[in-house]
Amino acid sequence: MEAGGAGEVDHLAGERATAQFDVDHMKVAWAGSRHAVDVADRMARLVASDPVFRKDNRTMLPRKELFKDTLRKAAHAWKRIVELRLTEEEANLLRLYVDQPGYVDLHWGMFVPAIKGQGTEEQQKKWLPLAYKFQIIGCYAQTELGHGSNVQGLETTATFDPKTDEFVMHSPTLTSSKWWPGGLGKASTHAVVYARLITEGKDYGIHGFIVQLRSLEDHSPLPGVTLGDIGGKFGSGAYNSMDNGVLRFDHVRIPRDQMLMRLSQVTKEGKYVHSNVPKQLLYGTMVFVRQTIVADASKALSRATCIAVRYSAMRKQFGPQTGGPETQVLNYKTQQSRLFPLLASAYAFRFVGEWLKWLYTDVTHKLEAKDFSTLQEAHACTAGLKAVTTSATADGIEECRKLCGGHGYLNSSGLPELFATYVPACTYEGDNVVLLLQVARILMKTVSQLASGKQPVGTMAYMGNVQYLMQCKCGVNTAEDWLSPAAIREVFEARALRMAVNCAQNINRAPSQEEGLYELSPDLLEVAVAHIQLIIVTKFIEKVEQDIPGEGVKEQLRNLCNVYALYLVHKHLGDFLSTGCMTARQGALANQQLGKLYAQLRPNAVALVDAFNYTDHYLGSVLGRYDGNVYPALYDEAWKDPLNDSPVPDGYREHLRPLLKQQLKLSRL
Ligand SMILES: CCCCCCCC/C=C\CCCCCCCCCCCCCCCC(=O)SCCNC(=O)CCNC(=O)[C@H](O)C(C)(C)COP(=O)(O)OP(=O)(O)OC[C@H]1O[C@@H](n2cnc3c(N)ncnc32)[C@H](O)[C@@H]1OP(=O)(O)O
Ligand SMILES: Cc1cc2nc3c(=O)[nH]c(=O)nc-3n(C[C@H](O)[C@H](O)[C@H](O)COP(=O)(O)OP(=O)(O)OC[C@H]3O[C@@H](n4cnc5c(N)ncnc54)[C@H](O)[C@@H]3O)c2cc1C
Repeated sequence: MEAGGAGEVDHLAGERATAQFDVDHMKVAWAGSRHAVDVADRMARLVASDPVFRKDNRTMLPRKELFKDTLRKAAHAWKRIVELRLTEEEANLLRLYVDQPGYVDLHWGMFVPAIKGQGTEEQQKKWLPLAYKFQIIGCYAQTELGHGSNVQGLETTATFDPKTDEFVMHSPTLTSSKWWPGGLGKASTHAVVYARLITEGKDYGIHGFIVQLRSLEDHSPLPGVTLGDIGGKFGSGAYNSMDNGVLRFDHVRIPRDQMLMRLSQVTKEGKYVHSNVPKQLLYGTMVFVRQTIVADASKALSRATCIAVRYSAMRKQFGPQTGGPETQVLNYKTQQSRLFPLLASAYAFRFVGEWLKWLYTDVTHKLEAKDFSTLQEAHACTAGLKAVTTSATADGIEECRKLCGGHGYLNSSGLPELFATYVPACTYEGDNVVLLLQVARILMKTVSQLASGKQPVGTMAYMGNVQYLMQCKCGVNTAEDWLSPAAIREVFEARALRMAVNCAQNINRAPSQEEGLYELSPDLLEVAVAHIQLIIVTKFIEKVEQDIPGEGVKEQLRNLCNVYALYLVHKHLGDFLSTGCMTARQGALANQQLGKLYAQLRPNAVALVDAFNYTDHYLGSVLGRYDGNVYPALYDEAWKDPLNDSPVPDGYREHLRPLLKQQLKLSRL
């Protein structure tokens, strides 16, 4: 798929020959189905072969050019989608492989879902066809200069005026300026704006409104609307292709029917009516996007590990004392112990993401049938998994950069830009700490209900087994015993439950529940992480228990699952020991087994990243090339830097020459 032209050499062929499994079948296990592999393959090639989607010069473009390049790519992508009549699945993959954040992400990812989830049928009929055909471009304007995490603290107002049957949108303070929404700065014509609904003199809290921002004739801001981009962001290239924006309203009037009225309504007379549904449905768009972010985490981490594994397999440093060839850095045990858990995490996040998508679809069907019983489970899982997977992915990309030594620091390695583009995922769609505290609160509530005999359900069902899990002893006696899924599952369940119960007891000792939650919030974060890691481990185990075709594929996945779980045991040993879930000796045995698993993984490492099936275009890294022919590529890439346009740099005459001449004169004195 990659280089492969006549006369080209596969420098990693030796690595590929040692694989002990059928890579083609692993591609299917990774993608989810043969169909998914084929579609992804087609879309990846479509993008890679189209010069408009070139991205190798992206980090060198000034911001204005980068933004224009994004507009060009989005328009071209849309043209191809229409011309080729691509399905939604294909269009989504096309966007993935184009690999450039832009307004379309928010248009499709948040504006459209907000109207679908919170608009009435009539509103959907009116707005969705316009959005589907890009006759309007929308964004999601929630966060303000003064408040992002605290949604209930937003200040923008939407005051109903019964005389004209309109809402008056207003930004009463500087801190009420909308600040951050992607696509708002330059591209959007419309926004779903979250504002405090005020009618009959009463503040009914945050609601969504569709507001036109720019003229559909010449794109200029409408009267009373102040709009702009909020400025350059972290890293070169990266998220700077996105026009995150600022928006202020000066008494802008919109018709009453542009309030999203599925959950609550305002009548012509100004009466507020709330439908008999939980008010948290207002947060539904965020739940949807958090779920997609979990799926995307595995893509970003697999990309970074693909680069680091391939490069580590071709890179050599030092050699045996006795002479002979130098050692591939991938053979160093330290390199393996840093890299293989990340590779295993990429697979773990892929499968938990797949499961979360199923959960989300299931909850959506239940909500449609007015069954709200699983809303809390959906919130806890999407928030918690979003937080744990994005933090681990961002840290993992940075670790992969370090694993590639000095060359990893070059833009041409692809890793700096990948990190800079990815790291805001720890903040957007809910700061990870804020989200974990949400999970912890739900866990505390569940613990407090155990005494009353209320049986927890879904991913918290294990907490119902409290009598056993609070006192069970880990039965591991040998390193091999750690290969038992039951043993792994039990220690993760016991750790999560014991941490939650300990924390709940400490909170109960505080003067008030609120004070307890406040004082113990650092511990609560760890409780939430333990619970979410249990979910990821469990879903990986369940995946491996399924029927998985292909020679050796199941064995490799089992190996990766064990690496993921035992790496977490090793990393969080303090939790496992302090809660008495296992002994120090059992901890040492886990680490011993982990070392054996790394050795088994080693001959399969390159093939395991090949199974991601990424094109060189998508990877965007000279270090991660499929053929492993890194050095000529690195050398060639350097000469493309604009600084090398001329042998003598701009500025020589003004700043270097006088300096050098002056030094010459001084030395003659
Ligand atoms: C250039 C080339 C392109 C090519 C183009 C090709 C063409 C394209 C074709 C197709 C493309 C397809 C594209 C798809 C793209 C998809 C990708 C999308 C990418 C998106 C990128 C993301 C950008 C980021 C966007 C944002 O950041 S938006 C803003 C997000 N903001 C937040 O997340 C704020 C976080 N804060 C909160 O959520 C809340 O304030 C809080 C912290 C939860 C607190 O809530 P609250 O104040 O209400 O109080 P609590 O008391 O804490 O809660 C009350 C009860 O409510 C429960 N609760 C809370 N939240 C929820 C919830 N979400 N659901 C359910 N229940 C909830 C809580 O548990 C409490 O319950 P109780 O029982 O205790 O009362
Ligand atoms: C690249 C990017 C794109 C974005 N796109 C959009 C968009 O399209 N639309 C949109 O509406 N918004 C968007 N946002 C905004 C984003 O959703 C918010 O930045 C995010 O929700 C975090 O809120 P904040 O900035 O207010 O952080 P803050 O809440 O101010 O966080 C600051 C610090 O305070 C801590 N903190 C806050 N509350 C608590 C608490 N209760 N307990 C303990 N610690 C706490 C946090 O952990 C953090 O360390 C985007 C942001 C970024 C970076």
